[in-house]
Amino acid sequence: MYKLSVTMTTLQTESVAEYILVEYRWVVVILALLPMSLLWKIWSTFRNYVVFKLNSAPKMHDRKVKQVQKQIKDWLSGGRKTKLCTARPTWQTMSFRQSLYKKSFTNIKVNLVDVLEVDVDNMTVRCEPLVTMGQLSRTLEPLGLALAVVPELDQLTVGGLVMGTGVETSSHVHGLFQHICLRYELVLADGSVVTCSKDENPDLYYAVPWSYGTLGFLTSVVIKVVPAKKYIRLEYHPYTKLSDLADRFRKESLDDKPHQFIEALLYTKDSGVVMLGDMVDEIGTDGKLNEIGKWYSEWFFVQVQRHLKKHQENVRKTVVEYIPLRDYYHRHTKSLFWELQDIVPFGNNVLFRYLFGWLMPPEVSLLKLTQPQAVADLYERAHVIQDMLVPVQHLDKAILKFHEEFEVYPIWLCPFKVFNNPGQLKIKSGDWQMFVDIGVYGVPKAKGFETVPSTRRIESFVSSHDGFQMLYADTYTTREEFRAMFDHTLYDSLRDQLPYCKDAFPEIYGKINRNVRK
Ligand SMILES: Cc1cc2nc3c(=O)[nH]c(=O)nc-3n(C[C@H](O)[C@H](O)[C@H](O)COP(=O)(O)OP(=O)(O)OC[C@H]3O[C@@H](n4cnc5c(N)ncnc54)[C@H](O)[C@@H]3O)c2cc1C
Ligand SMILES: NC(=O)C1=CN([C@@H]2O[C@H](COP(=O)(O)OP(=O)(O)OC[C@H]3O[C@@H](n4cnc5c(N)ncnc54)[C@H](OP(=O)(O)O)[C@@H]3O)[C@@H](O)[C@H]2O)C=CC1
Ligand SMILES: CC(C)=CCC[C@@H](C)[C@H]1CC[C@H]2C3=C(CC[C@]12C)[C@@]1(C)CC[C@H](O)C[C@@H]1CC3
Repeated sequence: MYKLSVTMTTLQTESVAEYILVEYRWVVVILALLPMSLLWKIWSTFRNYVVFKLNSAPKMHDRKVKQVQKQIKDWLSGGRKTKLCTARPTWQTMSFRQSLYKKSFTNIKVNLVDVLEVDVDNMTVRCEPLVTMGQLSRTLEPLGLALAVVPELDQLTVGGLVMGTGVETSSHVHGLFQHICLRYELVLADGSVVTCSKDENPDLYYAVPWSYGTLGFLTSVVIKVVPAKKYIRLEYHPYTKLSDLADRFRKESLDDKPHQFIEALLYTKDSGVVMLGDMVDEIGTDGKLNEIGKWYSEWFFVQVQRHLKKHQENVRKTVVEYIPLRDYYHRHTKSLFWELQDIVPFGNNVLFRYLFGWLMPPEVSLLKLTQPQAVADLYERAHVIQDMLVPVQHLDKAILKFHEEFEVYPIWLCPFKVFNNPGQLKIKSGDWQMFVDIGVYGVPKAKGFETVPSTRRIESFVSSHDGFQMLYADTYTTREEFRAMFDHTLYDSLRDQLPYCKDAFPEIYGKINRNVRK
């Protein structure tokens, strides 16, 4: 366990009050946040079920879009005095930070929360931007369908994933979340409603992903779905040498007929487990059923680590398990990857799991809302939450660099394809290029770690290796460095063309840089 308390003793600057707030945060979590999270889940599940069954949402959609248009027209007639952003409170979002611009910009209410239509003939689902991944998978699952890419934390919204980005272990086949989105409907800064796709307003369609709400307000999205099966047959392949692990990871990701799901967890610089998954309807004879979604089951990353240990003890090498599909999609939700071990250190204890496991995890938004300043400060000084996206050929080198600067484990590795489309993500050549998301969440142990200089060195490494940074996390790049990382050609020309766009929205950098996110 990589606990924050380690840092508390090493950084001698904290007060006793800070120490108590951090060490005993679990008291608040268990007594207040878990019951509140439960009530919220019951209410939203019930509400979503009723709305969808009554099929009232599609009829309401146009009226709700008109309400968005009206707010923009009011802003236009009021003299365009401030810039615009969505009214979604910053504590509800998945970014670790509070967005300061929400206080000074005009907040546009985009309360569009419904799944509108599942089209089984065309294998698409149309939904509104505040639909969450949990809500969507609950709707699709009984129909035998799933999104082609299911970013794994339940609370992630369609709007946030389109305007930012989304990645999952099927992304080496389907690409990022943006690549499975077929059509967007937006309200622009002149109050007009437009739709865009590859064939209709293609410039807008390609510039929307990664634009962070700086081109218009998203009001609906048509997303590709795929047939779903009951289980994931998951192979665990442990490795004790980085180069072997990286070679296998690359080989599997670039295979002509790859497994449907690929992921790796690194537990040290040299050891980790590559996981290869495929959807199946029956449990085979080569492995056992493992219902990792049951309330009493151990955190997934701990289970995976056990496979590595067994391998290191020469007990066994490759293992196969059958995991119910939704349990698989959820595998990192219960422990928020491995972040929850810092907040509820005994969360994986067997007694706790049997008594309270069904309540886990607390809602991220509630954790954010109730986070004391001292905890925020401590996370700032002694915690890393970053996802860096680098071409897969640089994987080994990148891990060594991350080890030198952060030394945070486990590390999440997820391959994904970037297609050679117009827009902010540019690749060197070919129709597509394979990347890897290197996810680092935890307390850095590297000697000399200092948040800003260390992160800046990583950012510069990523940029110089043709990579990108995920922008829900803190970015310390300057505007120039940021514009060198992301291609702004199409984006800039659209902002010049779209009426009032520059009056209404800042540049992307104006919404994601550290000065506007505290
Ligand atoms: C401040 C706030 C505002 C919110 N606003 C809205 C809102 O406007 N509209 C709204 O609908 N919700 C809203 N929510 C709901 C919230 O995001 C729910 O947590 C969300 O619906 C996720 O589902 P869940 O937590 O109920 O998932 P769980 O209870 O964990 O899961 C429900 C079921 O869905 C399945 N499931 C969940 N995720 C997946 C997945 N990725 N793949 C496959 N199966 C999966 C699970 O197996 C389970 O059976 C809000 C929450 C907060 C805290
Ligand atoms: N597995 C994964 O892929 C994971 C992804 N993430 C990241 O989390 C973020 C998503 O979190 P979430 O809480 O859902 O989103 P947020 O509310 O944080 O929104 C992210 C951005 O999208 C903009 N946006 C959202 N909805 C709309 C809309 N309807 N119209 C215009 N702009 C909109 C927001 O604008 P505004 O500021 O105006 O509100 C904001 O700039 C993404 O950035 C994603 O990359 C995080 C964890 C895992
Ligand atoms: C898979 C990808 C691409 C990213 C996963 C990111 C998550 C691990 C983080 C996204 C939001 C983060 C927050 C926290 C932990 C890490 C994330 C879930 C906290 C719960 C940590 C404790 C703080 O007090 C509140 C944080 C809210 C955001």
